[in-house]
Amino acid sequence: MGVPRVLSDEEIAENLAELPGWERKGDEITRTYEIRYHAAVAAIVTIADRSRRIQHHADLDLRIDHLRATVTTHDAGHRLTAADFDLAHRIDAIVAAHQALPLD
Ligand SMILES: C[C@H](O)[C@H](O)[C@H]1CNC2=NC(N)=NC(=O)C2=N1
Repeated sequence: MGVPRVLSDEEIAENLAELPGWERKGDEITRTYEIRYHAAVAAIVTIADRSRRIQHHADLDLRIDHLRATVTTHDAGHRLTAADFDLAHRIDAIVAAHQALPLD
């Protein structure tokens, strides 16, 4: 498969412009979502399932009322690639769906 192409600073900025809430921190992108703990656990299961299928995984940090997702490409030497932005969009959609779920 080869090493994925590392994005330039300009490409990273362009991609980030399509991802409100995400920010660049060095060679990672990260977003913190406000989401209740139980809903976040469900979101994490869905994110894990999707990650397995696309073979791209985020670091996920769950706290009491928020979830932080951090993404970089290990196979590119911990640099940012198109796969990171694809995953970020997927995580946004999954978290939004779980934030919208009514509480029991
Ligand atoms: C073999 C497997 O496809 C690789 O190890 C995948 C798995 N998930 C991954 N996730 C992330 N974030 N970066 C990678 O380079 C990566 N590589």
